[in-house]
Amino acid sequence: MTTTDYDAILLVSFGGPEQEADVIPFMERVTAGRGIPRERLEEVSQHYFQFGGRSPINDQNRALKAALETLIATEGPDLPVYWGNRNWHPLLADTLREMRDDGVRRALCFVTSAYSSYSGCRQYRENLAAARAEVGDGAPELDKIRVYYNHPGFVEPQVSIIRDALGQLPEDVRDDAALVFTTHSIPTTMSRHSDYEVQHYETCRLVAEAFPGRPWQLVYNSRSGPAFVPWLEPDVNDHLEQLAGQGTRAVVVVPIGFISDHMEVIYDLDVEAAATAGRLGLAFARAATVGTDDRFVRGIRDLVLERVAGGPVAALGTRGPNWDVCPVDCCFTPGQEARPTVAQAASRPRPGADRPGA
Ligand SMILES: CC1=C(CCC(=O)O)c2cc3nc(cc4[nH]c(cc5[nH]c(cc1n2)c(C)c5CCC(=O)O)c(CCC(=O)O)c4C)C(CCC(=O)O)=C3C
Ligand SMILES: [Fe+2]
Repeated sequence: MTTTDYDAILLVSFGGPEQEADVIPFMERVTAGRGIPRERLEEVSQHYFQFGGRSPINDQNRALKAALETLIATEGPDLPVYWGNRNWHPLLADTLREMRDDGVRRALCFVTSAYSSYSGCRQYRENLAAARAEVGDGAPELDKIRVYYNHPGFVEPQVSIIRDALGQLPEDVRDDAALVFTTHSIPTTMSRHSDYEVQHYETCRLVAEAFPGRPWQLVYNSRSGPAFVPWLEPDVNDHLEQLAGQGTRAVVVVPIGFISDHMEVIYDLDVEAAATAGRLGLAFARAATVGTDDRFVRGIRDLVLERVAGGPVAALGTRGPNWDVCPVDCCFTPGQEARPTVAQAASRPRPGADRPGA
């Protein structure tokens, strides 16, 4: 595959409201057909209203797009970068229309989710297929960059980020601070049909290796859905309670599941989990997300080069690079509606079979 196979990069993200009037339509769009109780919708809307109705996620994606553009302007590859969202403007179909009008025929998508799950992989691929169908004739072909939970550009910056957070803790408790890695809870059924948990454990393990002897655990935030549906546990707040009960005096909460400080980080962790820690008398520091860290942006460029110019394929740890083309049942729960997707094989290939020499 040569560079000419792709003529654009597409940054694909969740989207968020930017003013008060956006909040309810955004929430309705996110939860449509997802069985989220009305009370949960109202509660989460309040989180947005507390921040003036504006989620930081769109500005964070604007900044990430700009950082990637700046880097590739000097170091290549010479490809334009577009951006579209699942749930708020700019919506994917509008972006694809703009790309078509600019003459883009085939784009490589970078999704702002580092891990596999229906929410983070397949649902985006369904959204992209639906957007292509909406645009119709001339809509660009779309491929997707592999999940990057074990890519050095994502894993390596976490170490110095955690060191910085440790540095914010009072000196007398710093040495026994526990690392609390947290990610978005998802229904256990959704988890069983993807590598979500095992990928997270691998990332946490790789990062924690740089802190020998320091206790760590993977926990979950932002549980939703009806109470009778099991979601991944323990919740970050319950875990803090448990740690305090065991005599832990300080924590660094690491939002390992997220790449930017969006609402589920600044509310569920910086407001809620920080308040829990305060109540328990635990010293609390929240580690940054990778955001526009130069090492992460360079990692994105490397992931692009891997596909457009035969660049080296990097993966830390024991699991190897994930697939470039998803198998037919990737992140699919048997029984769920099978919607069209992009970036998926026509039949289930052997994992890794799309890689030369695999
Ligand atoms: C795995 C995962 C990621 C990480 C991967 C990725 O980044 O995609 C993620 C990211 C995000 N989730 C976000 C916001 C919301 N997620 C919700 C609901 C849900 N998330 C789920 C999972 C995930 N979500 C699930 C299984 C649900 C239940 C409904 C359903 O099954 O689909 C709801 C509805 C209210 C509620 O149910 O809590 C909201 C408002 C924002 C934007 C924040 C901002 O505005 O700054 C971001 C980046
Ligand atoms: Fe979410």
